[in-house]
Amino acid sequence: MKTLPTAPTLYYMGLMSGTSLDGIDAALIAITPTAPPRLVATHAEPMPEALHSALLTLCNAEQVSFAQLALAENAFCHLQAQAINTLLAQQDLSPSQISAIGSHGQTIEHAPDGHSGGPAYTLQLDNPSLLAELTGCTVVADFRRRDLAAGGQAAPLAPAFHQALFGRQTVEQLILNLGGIANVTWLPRHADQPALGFDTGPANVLLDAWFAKHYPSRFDQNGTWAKSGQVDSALLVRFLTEPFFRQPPPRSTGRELFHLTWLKQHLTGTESPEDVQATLAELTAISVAEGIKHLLPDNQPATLIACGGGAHNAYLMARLAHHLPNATFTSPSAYGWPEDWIEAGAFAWFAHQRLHHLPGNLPSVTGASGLRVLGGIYSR
Ligand SMILES: Nc1ncnc2c1ncn2[C@@H]1O[C@H](COP(=O)(O)OP(=O)(O)OP(=O)(O)O)[C@@H](O)[C@H]1O
Ligand SMILES: CC(=O)N[C@H]1[C@@H]2OC[C@@H](O2)[C@@H](O)[C@@H]1O[C@H](C)C(=O)O
Repeated sequence: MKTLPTAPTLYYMGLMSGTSLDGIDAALIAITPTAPPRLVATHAEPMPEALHSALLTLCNAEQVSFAQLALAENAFCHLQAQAINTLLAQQDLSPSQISAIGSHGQTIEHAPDGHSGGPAYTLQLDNPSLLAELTGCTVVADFRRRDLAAGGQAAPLAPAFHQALFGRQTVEQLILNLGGIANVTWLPRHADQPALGFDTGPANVLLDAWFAKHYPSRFDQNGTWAKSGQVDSALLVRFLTEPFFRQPPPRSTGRELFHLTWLKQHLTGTESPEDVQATLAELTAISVAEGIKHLLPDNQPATLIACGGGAHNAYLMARLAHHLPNATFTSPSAYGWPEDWIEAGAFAWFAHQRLHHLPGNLPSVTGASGLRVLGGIYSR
């Protein structure tokens, strides 16, 4: 068995499966009292087609049975355990060397403002008890609902981790996550100003859905198909009538708003498929750029750290750079964190926060009435 450096270094694993439903990301991180969290190792467990389609069905279902929910949750948990156990084996680590796993679970529905005047809720499928049994590790889970209970949006949570990771620099820093949904964090230079952040709208969720309708794979590699089309400005204007884009922060969203039916509602039926894809890429770029302009009203120079799968989409990144001429784009790899691992790393860090009774949320981001310790502990 590998010998890890002894205390005060603590090791955590984080599990994230986001709105793209592309797989489960597992990150092993190291935490010391004196340095930002360090990424040690990673493993991505692809989502098998059957589970992908079961989860997709649940996300947009009008009606589901308890059995459907419970079985999908257990299948998801077995995949999480496979991700953790693979990472442990790869690193030659035993479960007892890991302080805890932070498990995000799979968001099935997110209604932070309630539906039709009803109470707010956010629902993540997760079975931390089973995960503790299958891995032999302590599991921390259910990170979002305490923030929601305190009047917050329960999302985005990553800005608190961005602050721990990137700290305050001499320039304004923006961290952009381009997952299924896009979210942005603003870290001001001055420590007396709170960090801000919110979801800007779709990143890849609509691009993926439209692509998969026309091609037998899950996403438009490098945005090649989008690039082959023309932006349809009338369609873009129709997309931008969506009230979410004008909602002031705190705000968060998900698949329950941005799905194929939402997209089809705006089509006249005369658009070519590649023009729709180009227009969806433009929608992502413009809604992100508008969100960022809200954070930087004077268009002042800022460093933009781009993360998430969309950071690999060359066409999308070119459109973003076009709409944000004053931003200097950079990669989180410069900090030792490749773009695909920030979110999984974040949930490892949230587990550490929980075990040490430290807050995980930023009320300036989520709108919660105060700092809260997030999540519950399932001991090994
Ligand atoms: N080379 C690439 N070219 C184009 N798009 C890509 C590429 N690589 C990844 N993507 C996009 O990134 C998506 C996955 O991103 P990511 O894993 O960050 O999402 P997520 O974590 O599921 O979402 P969220 O942050 O909303 O929870 C894919 O579905 C795809 O759309
Ligand atoms: C409810 C939910 O799962 N939201 C996700 C989703 O994916 C991106 C964006 O929408 C963000 O709000 C959030 O995830 C990240 C990890 C967050 O909470 O910061």
